[in-house]
Amino acid sequence: MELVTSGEMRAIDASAIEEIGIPQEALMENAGRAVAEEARRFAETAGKGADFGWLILAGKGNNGGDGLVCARHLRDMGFRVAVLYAEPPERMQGAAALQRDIASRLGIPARVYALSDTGADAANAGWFAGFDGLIDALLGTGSAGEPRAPYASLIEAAVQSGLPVVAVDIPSGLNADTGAVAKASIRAKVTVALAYAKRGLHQHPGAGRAGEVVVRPIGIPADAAERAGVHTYLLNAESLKAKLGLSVPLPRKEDSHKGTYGHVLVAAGSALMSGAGLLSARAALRAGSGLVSWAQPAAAAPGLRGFAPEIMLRAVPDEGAGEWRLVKPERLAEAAAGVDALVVGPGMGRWDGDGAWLRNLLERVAAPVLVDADALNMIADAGAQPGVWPRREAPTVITPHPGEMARLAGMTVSEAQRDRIGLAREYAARHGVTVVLKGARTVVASPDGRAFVNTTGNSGMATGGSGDALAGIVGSLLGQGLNALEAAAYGAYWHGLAGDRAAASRPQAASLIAGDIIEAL
Ligand SMILES: NC(=O)C1=CN([C@@H]2O[C@H](COP(=O)(O)OP(=O)(O)OC[C@H]3O[C@@H](n4cnc5c(N)ncnc54)[C@H](O)[C@@H]3O)[C@@H](O)[C@H]2O)[C@@H](O)CC1
Ligand SMILES: [K+]
Repeated sequence: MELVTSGEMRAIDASAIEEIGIPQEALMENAGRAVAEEARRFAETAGKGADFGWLILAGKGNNGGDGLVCARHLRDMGFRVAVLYAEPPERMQGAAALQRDIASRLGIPARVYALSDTGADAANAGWFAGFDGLIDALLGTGSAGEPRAPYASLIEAAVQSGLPVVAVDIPSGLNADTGAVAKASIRAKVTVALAYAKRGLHQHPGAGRAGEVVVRPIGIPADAAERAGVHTYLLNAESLKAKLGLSVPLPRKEDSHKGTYGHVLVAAGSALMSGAGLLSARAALRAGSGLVSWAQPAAAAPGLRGFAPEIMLRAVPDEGAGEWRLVKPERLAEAAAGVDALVVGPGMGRWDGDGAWLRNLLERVAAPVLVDADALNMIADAGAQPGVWPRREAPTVITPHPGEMARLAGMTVSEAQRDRIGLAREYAARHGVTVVLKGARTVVASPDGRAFVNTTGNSGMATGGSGDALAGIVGSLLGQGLNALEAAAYGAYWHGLAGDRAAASRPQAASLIAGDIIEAL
């Protein structure tokens, strides 16, 4: 379940080979066979069976070596097989060169890619004629930057051929660490991740190019990543259990009474955006809180009576203004005294000096706090030290979308999206807050360096109010006694799972609304 960078993978490979003594050739043999088995599974689902012709695109490195082992095993399985070397094979070295010689001794047909002297594009040069699928063994974790010639044109020809691709380790052209994709990059139906999934397979746009990601062991000891200090995990039921000791669904305590599941105060919504507060409060109830109070500036509270009978309304003195602007932070802190968690931010609006207001509040509240939406922007714009959080005894969890993360970190959105795992982890460690960086493949990062990449959720959840619901869910879990990372990870996973369930029970056309997510919890 660990996700690794190419650097971490190289260290793990080196340790297995040099310190433990597992022959590199053994790893490559296991890798190639695993890819062949996944390719056979793909061919069978494609209903083509043995008359499926595979063309192995082999680069000059060990990724190419894996491809040659795969070619040999596919042929032994009865498939038609040929090899197309990206570069003259005499450039291969070490384990890859050994596989080149074996393939040649076995008479596996091979050609060397070369742009015809007329420069006609490769697709028309008939390299792929007669084949049903491609094995992408061009570039793996050893590649860096845009694929250079001749890889770039061969990759583009492979894409143009429209043939289905099974990628070895990563689709060529993908940045294994960040998920960024080069102009020339393979779109795979299946990516066979060797030993561990590389981070880039689970961060967009790379995640959208990898197809089905299958992690296959190749003989690296199972605890190698942990021993190498890798603390990045795919977020799913397995890792919630193994890494955080949380089972899905969370067990309900037997001797429960209202107090057992905590009391959450939601300070959210304002005269024009009361819905955000209501959605967060309802989500907290559905997520299992015993009690949920919805704090509102006193003059605005009567207008909200009866919205949700289960939610207690808490009027906070506001000098009659009905706006957060005139609520003193100490008054809201008093309302939060004795609750088990505070959610602050959704639909709160902005006002002059709101950064100092929020910092003052955070310094006074003893309970765990979930900060979302407008409250995040208050910290991002807070005068002298933008993006800096007050140190607190109790945990602070923040749930920024990419735009809010960018403002907090003082960068553009595209910069913030370049390496989401790296940014979330670095920001969490620097500010001592637990970060839930939303977006496709939400990243949860803890100040202690652990990070989880979420696998649940769907694009239909990019709808107003979905974030308010997440804020309520995580706040509820904090109130139920989960620690910051547990609440953030479980909350992100559960929110996405509910969104998937809500989407599944609706016709495609009817788009999701936040209430559907809450009801599906
Ligand atoms: N290191 C090991 O012991 C093992 C490695 N394995 C395989 O080996 C791969 C890593 O192999 P390598 O490190 O040899 O390198 P790769 O095979 O990933 O890269 C191929 C070669 O391309 C060249 N290259 C780098 N960037 C390029 C670019 N932008 N355009 C064109 N060429 C570029 C490099 O010189 C490199 O040798 C893994 O992805 C995995 O598939 C597995 O066989 C398991 C064992
Ligand atoms: K590859």
